[in-house]
Amino acid sequence: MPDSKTVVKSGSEKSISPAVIKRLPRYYRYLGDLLKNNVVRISSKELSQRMNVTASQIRQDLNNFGGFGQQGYGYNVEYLYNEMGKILGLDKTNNIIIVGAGNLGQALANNQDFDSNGFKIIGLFDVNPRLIGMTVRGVEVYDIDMLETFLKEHEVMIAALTLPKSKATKVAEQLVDLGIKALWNFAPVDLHFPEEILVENVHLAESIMTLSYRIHSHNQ
Ligand SMILES: NC(=O)c1ccc[n+]([C@@H]2O[C@H](COP(=O)([O-])OP(=O)(O)OC[C@H]3O[C@@H](n4cnc5c(N)ncnc54)[C@H](O)[C@@H]3O)[C@@H](O)[C@H]2O)c1
Repeated sequence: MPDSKTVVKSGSEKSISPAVIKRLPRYYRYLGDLLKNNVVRISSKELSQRMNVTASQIRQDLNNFGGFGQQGYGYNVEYLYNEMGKILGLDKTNNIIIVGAGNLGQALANNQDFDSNGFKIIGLFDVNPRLIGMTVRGVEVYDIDMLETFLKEHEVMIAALTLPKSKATKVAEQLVDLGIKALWNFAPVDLHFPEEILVENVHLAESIMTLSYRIHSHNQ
């Protein structure tokens, strides 16, 4: 996993810091909302006020990808939204599988927002015979033993790990052996792979602990 100082290469071989990359989805969300509200153009100052970041941060962030703004005009919202979508790879369909079809796996599969962003959940996998064969929003739960065959037949970009902590590392290794390059890890475990394997951890418990820290440090 890159740390906050590591730089990664964009498609154009330019180094983009992970901190910038982390901010891009938020730009994309704001631009999407502006577009829905029929806003045609916006200055970096207006955008910065809405987003509560500095205008210079927005300009710097976007300059990493070529700028997009015009002096005296600001940003064309639709153009910037589409370009941001391309940068985030959302103009392509990203097939996802979910491994672990329990509470969280099913909740992810039920989330319609993924579809609109080009993410397509094409299969869930589990070991529990009671879950195998059922469908979640039209997507089938397969026996984990079907994983290898499934991955040979489908192009899968991302595997979400929503299975018990004790099983996550072994299953992640199996997925990587089968060619998966990106893991969206929800299990409370650190996965260690060579850097070409991309791991994005989502840990709600850590987020609420941070909030707890902030509540209590304010009260001291
Ligand atoms: N990251 C977060 O914010 C967050 C939030 C909630 C839960 N979690 C974690 O997500 C995981 C799932 O939580 P849950 O509440 O959905 O649990 P759950 O028990 O409802 O679901 C886990 C599923 O994994 C399946 N499973 C077990 N071994 C497997 C294997 N080898 N291959 C495939 N499937 C297997 C089980 O049969 C079960 O259906 C846990 O590790 C939990 O700690 C993370």
